[in-house]
Amino acid sequence: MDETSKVSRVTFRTLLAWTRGSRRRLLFALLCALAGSGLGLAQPLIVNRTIEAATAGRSVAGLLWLLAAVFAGQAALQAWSTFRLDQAGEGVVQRLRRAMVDQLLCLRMAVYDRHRLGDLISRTTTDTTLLRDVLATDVVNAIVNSIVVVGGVGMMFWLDPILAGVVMAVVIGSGAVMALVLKGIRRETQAAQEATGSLAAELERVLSAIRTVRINRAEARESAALARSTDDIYGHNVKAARLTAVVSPAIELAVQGSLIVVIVVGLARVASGDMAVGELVAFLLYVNYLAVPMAGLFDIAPALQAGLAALQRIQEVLDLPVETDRLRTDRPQTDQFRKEPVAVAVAASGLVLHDLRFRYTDREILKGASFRVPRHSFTAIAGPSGAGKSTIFSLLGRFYDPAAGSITLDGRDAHTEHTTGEWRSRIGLVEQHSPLMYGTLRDNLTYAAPDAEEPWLHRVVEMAGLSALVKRLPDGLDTPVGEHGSSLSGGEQQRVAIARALLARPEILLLDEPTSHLDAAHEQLLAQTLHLISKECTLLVIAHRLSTIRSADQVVVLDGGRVVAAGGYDEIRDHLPAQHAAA
Ligand SMILES: Nc1ncnc2c1ncn2[C@@H]1O[C@H](COP(=O)(O)OP(=O)(O)OP(=O)(O)O)[C@@H](O)[C@H]1O
Repeated sequence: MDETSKVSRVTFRTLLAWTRGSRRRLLFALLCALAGSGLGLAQPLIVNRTIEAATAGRSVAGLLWLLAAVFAGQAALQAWSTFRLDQAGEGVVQRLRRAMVDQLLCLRMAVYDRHRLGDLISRTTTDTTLLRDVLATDVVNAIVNSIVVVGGVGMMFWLDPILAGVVMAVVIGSGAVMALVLKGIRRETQAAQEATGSLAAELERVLSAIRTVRINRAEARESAALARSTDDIYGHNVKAARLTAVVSPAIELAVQGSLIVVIVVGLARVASGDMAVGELVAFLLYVNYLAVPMAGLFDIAPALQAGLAALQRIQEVLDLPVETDRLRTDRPQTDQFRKEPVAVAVAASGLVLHDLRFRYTDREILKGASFRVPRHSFTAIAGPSGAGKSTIFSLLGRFYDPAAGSITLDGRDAHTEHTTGEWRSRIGLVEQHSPLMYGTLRDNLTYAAPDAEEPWLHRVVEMAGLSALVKRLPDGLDTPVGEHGSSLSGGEQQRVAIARALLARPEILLLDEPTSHLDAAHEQLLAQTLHLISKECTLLVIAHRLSTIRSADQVVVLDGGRVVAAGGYDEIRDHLPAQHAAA
């Protein structure tokens, strides 16, 4: 991720931190696993005793019953603890997914500008699924196997330290080689997952513009670009597979080597009288008993590395800066703000934008924009493309914070006297391309005001010129509108978006280019509606059409990030961009 914020390096500790909330259950499950392996480790000892008793001619029936009970107990405890550990793993992933969803909904606006949605979604779905699989099987096996291995090694040292030392030397040697291999596996797996994220992002880009792709006959070009991502994933996974392939033979070698060494050294020790036959048999049973879990540990390691790589990508999303519902206390002021007389009375009623300065990256977009929008008035913002009109709306929606200057409503500062939530509850916004959501027409209309009363809903539908559409639709307001409102025309979508904003009765309504998709009849209807609306709330409209500009009470002309004129149409007409001036 190219995010500049601090990214934590993920370790098993990070994973452990996510078990908060299910630690008691986890501890109980671990104790059961421990008890289960204790019973497993007791078996060779009981076998040793049985051999000694049989050799001495004593009865072995009791010992055989004990052995059977220990077998059954071990199986039950292991099944129970495996289930509980698995459940705890699911719990961790559930918490991670919830945290990621919350995070993705609350990221700072600038973060969405920098990151690709497909990649963020892939991290929330693919990476958490990978981590879930690893946690559900591999981590559980790793924990159970580690307990068995530690106990078994302890028992081997207790039985015969020399033989145990020989076995350990072989195991540690193979472990050292394995550590190098595992590092490589983690690197390649992480790269493969990055490439999977890119593929998701590319797919999202192409599918969301599929009509453009088709009409430009770009399918083959896009397919080749997507194939590059799939080739990348293939390449990294093959490298990881090559390294993983080394793991199994190395384990085989270690296990077989240990067995041969134990048999050779053990027989020599039995021959010299330093070890009893029963002890050698018990020792061999331990080696045999440990071979599977130890091999399992090495086998699991690559999967654990993949899990850590997934957790790393998840953590990167969780480390991204989020928007907090806060009051800004750190608002910087320009020198100009302090020295010059205030151009617009900050304490004045209505909406006052004072000396706003803002940049997305290094280029300053707003260079000290100031104007006032009286309460219950209709103000149009005009100006050439790129002048900063939509940027002003973004600042009014508190999607970004200004670098300097202030926005006040009736003398109360948007940043220092309102939390983000409070401020937004006073604002309605209809963007240039107002996105409708999958769901019914009613779901879309009531999005900002789910409890709106039915008479008000019908009034707003009428005001927005949607009555005929509602009558025509098979299920009226309850008709689905398709993905992004695709079953409605551009003009209908625009009017639904306007009605949606109106329904919440905002104090300030921001409309970005509300007439771009409207025909002459609807444009006239909208002009009437705008005047009606401005009686209810303060209306601010980004206007390109002369008809909208002319019907406003006040026009603010923006150019190069500054207000170059403000007033009635006749006062500002000379400052309008060429296409309006000519009109
Ligand atoms: N998210 C962003 N990141 C970086 N630059 C941006 C971003 N959004 C807008 N800009 C730049 O800021 C400048 C002002 O954009 P803005 O959308 O405010 O202009 P506008 O006056 O609304 O133009 P138009 O009438 O064409 O919609 C443009 O040069 C644009 O390239």
